[in-house]
Amino acid sequence: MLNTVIIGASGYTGAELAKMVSRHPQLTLTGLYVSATSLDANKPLSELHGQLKGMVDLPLQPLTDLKTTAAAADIVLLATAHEVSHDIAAEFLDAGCQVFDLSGAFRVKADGFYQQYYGFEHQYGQWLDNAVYGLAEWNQADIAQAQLIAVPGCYPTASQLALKPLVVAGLLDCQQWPVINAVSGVSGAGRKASMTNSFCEVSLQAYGLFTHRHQPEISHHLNCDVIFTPHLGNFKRGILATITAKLAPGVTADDVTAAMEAAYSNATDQHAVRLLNNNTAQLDNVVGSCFCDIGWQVQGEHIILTAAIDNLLKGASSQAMQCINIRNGFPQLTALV
Ligand SMILES: NC(=O)C1=CN([C@@H]2O[C@H](COP(=O)(O)OP(=O)(O)OC[C@H]3O[C@@H](n4cnc5c(N)ncnc54)[C@H](OP(=O)(O)O)[C@@H]3O)[C@@H](O)[C@H]2O)C=CC1
Ligand SMILES: CC(=O)N[C@@H](CCC(=O)OP(=O)(O)O)C(=O)O
Repeated sequence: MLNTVIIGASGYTGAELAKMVSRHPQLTLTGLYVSATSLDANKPLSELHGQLKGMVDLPLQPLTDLKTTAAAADIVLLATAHEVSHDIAAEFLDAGCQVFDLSGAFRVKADGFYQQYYGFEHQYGQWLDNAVYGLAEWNQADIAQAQLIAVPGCYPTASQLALKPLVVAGLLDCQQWPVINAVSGVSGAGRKASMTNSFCEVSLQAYGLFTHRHQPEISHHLNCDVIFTPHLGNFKRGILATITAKLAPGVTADDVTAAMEAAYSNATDQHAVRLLNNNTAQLDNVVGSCFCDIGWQVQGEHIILTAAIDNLLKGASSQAMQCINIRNGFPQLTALV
């Protein structure tokens, strides 16, 4: 059994992780942590997240002594803000723990990236170099060897799972940047109260035009520039990405289907992608599940793809759990289906 702790356990992704770890046959949930000054310290997690009552009643502990916490852990899940993950990951890594970071702190190795998109200078270049990007369906071999896994963002997961089979097979004309429009539920912004996420303020709208940090994350890992526009929707969970792209000369609908099938065979015990072919993806079919549904249609030289995920699951926590499973040689969807 592997002792597993969750830092940031009272948040939306942390609570989902707690549920998964508690039902995983090879993991023991040994600690749930919040910040040293958290108002929620010492409360049972289930007092904050009522659906966990009787499932995860462990108390939330203030994270006051990183060394002691690290010494007792085999696996550490960081469900914390980017800056927090950036500051604390090294302590756990130096203690030999496997670290799965849900934040953006270790996702992109590019000069000036963290200053420009996250507002801080990265201080842990060596760990950044060693980090493996945890897009589970595409990076299995590296994830299986890594000590630090940077779990992708929610929009980048939906976008890349749809586009990557086509880019890798050379089926896209990448001179014409794919255009990704994606709508996220409000839980994508985390649990902390803020005016933009308050019930009466949320209205379907685009945000972050040309400036969202997920645009360079997608382009970097896809190896193809994209136009990415996120939207905030007035619903709780889920991301629907609608992607328009130009196919390379001579590419047919059959070529696209073959590339999708080559990337994602239908054995969903091996991965969490479900192919819908000509049907369109919809949120109701993925919210609450670990799956990414992908549909597409080709007309002439253009393709429109739709991809749907639960932002808190395939977009964060269940993808982290897939990475834990890959890293430790467990069936990939253990504790997820
Ligand atoms: N929500 C989503 O859909 C997705 C989120 N992510 C990323 O995952 C991470 C977590 O997101 P989410 O669950 O939404 O965030 P939340 O805001 O819901 O939760 C953040 C958690 O971190 C805790 N925390 C804050 N400061 C510290 C600290 N110094 N030490 C320890 N714990 C701390 C908070 O508790 P307290 O403040 O009481 O200490 C809380 O438990 C973020 O980096 C986010 O960008 C990635 C993909 C999707
Ligand atoms: C609706 C909403 O606000 N969504 C978040 C993305 C959440 C996510 O994917 O988190 P990472 O920042 O860890 O990648 C945003 O746009 O900032």
